[in-house]
Amino acid sequence: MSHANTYMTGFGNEFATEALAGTLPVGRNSPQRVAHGLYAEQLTGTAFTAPRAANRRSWLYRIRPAAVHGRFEPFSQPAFHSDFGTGPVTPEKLRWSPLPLPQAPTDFIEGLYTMAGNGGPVAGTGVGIHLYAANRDMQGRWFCNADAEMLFVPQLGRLRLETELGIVEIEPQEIALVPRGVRFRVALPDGQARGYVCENFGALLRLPDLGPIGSNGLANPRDFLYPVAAYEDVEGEFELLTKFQGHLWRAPISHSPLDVVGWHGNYAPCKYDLRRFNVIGSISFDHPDPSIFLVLYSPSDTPGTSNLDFAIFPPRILAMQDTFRPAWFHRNIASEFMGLVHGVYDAKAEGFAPGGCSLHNCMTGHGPDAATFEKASRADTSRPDYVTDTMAIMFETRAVIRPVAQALQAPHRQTDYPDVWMGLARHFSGG
Ligand SMILES: O=C(O)Cc1cc(O)ccc1O
Ligand SMILES: [Fe+2]
Repeated sequence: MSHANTYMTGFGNEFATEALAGTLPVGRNSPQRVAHGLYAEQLTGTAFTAPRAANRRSWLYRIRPAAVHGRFEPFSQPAFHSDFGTGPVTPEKLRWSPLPLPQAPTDFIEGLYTMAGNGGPVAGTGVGIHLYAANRDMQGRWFCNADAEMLFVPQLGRLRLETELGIVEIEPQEIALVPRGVRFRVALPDGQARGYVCENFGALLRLPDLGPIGSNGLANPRDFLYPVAAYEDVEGEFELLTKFQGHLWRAPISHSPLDVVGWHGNYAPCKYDLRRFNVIGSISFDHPDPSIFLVLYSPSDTPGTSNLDFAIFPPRILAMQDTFRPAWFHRNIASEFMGLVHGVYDAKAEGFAPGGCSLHNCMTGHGPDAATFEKASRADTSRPDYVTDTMAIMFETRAVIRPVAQALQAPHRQTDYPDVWMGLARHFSGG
């Protein structure tokens, strides 16, 4: 497999790429015999008859079809699952310190740790929210998620995603999307890695409409990068891990499934550098809703109400006058799972560390902690604030985000978190 990181640009574009000249058939998809003795295989990510603007599929030209592997048997990785339960769920405000890095050798799949989620692969809506902490490359194994598209948000160390459609390498402050069904292997160029993964069981993530913002702004389509075709022609005793309906399965495979010599289509992995996000904000007064920070969203059946919103809080200049500039106190219909990739989040003075996370569910009161409130209500708003060195992220969903038992019982949970608001003093001077 080539080691060059070469990318094509443009969110959801129709790409055509071949690692060996003459691989792609011209003007057709499945000729009687494919060039170089390859097999043609279609991979669909939406229904055959999905409207054209939403329709996603790619054609893969490969050494062996994806069907060629041994029998599936259950594979145990109990920390990574989609069982979000049906019992009571606490409305409590929750926060966790970073997931400790592993001591024992742990690859990406072994290092996945489910925190929370809703819906699931049966319902075909909702999300699975996971952390990962790993310290070695996946060796002799590949992974495929039949349940969900995966959004990778590294916080520590680079991830090299070697996929059927090519190589995507990301570092902290970049993200990657791997579509449902694409087989891949995760290598760790820095020897260790930690971050967040959001599985999207619903409609594929897409760029938001911009409304009155106009034709540019937020995440611009041309900043999404897609890999060129790269293949490996390797035989041996390997394994193919698959997540199917919430559980992991393992099948022996005697060749690398990364054997796609060329592909064309619009269903492919991609990456995006969050530092390219064009931040829009208020230049008069008031703190706008965080929908202005939306990078990608997965629509639900109700227009304007997402299955998943992926938002970020990047460096920005706050110029609003006579305004409480950080996030206001609020209770939302949506549920919010936050992470911190870099620096400090401006609504929390301390305790929200890079690699940590928080969960504020539907109608749970939250907002700036007491220290942030005291500082921001006294700040001089005649001058701009330069919010620098920061990158918080949020997975926001329509359905309540249900923390799983291991997350509630985790040693890195900050059980005293709700106390950050208990210092908010009474200031009422009337009556
Ligand atoms: O809770 C949070 O920190 C996220 C958030 C930020 C913001 O600016 C407005 C609302 C909101 O939920
Ligand atoms: Fe919030």
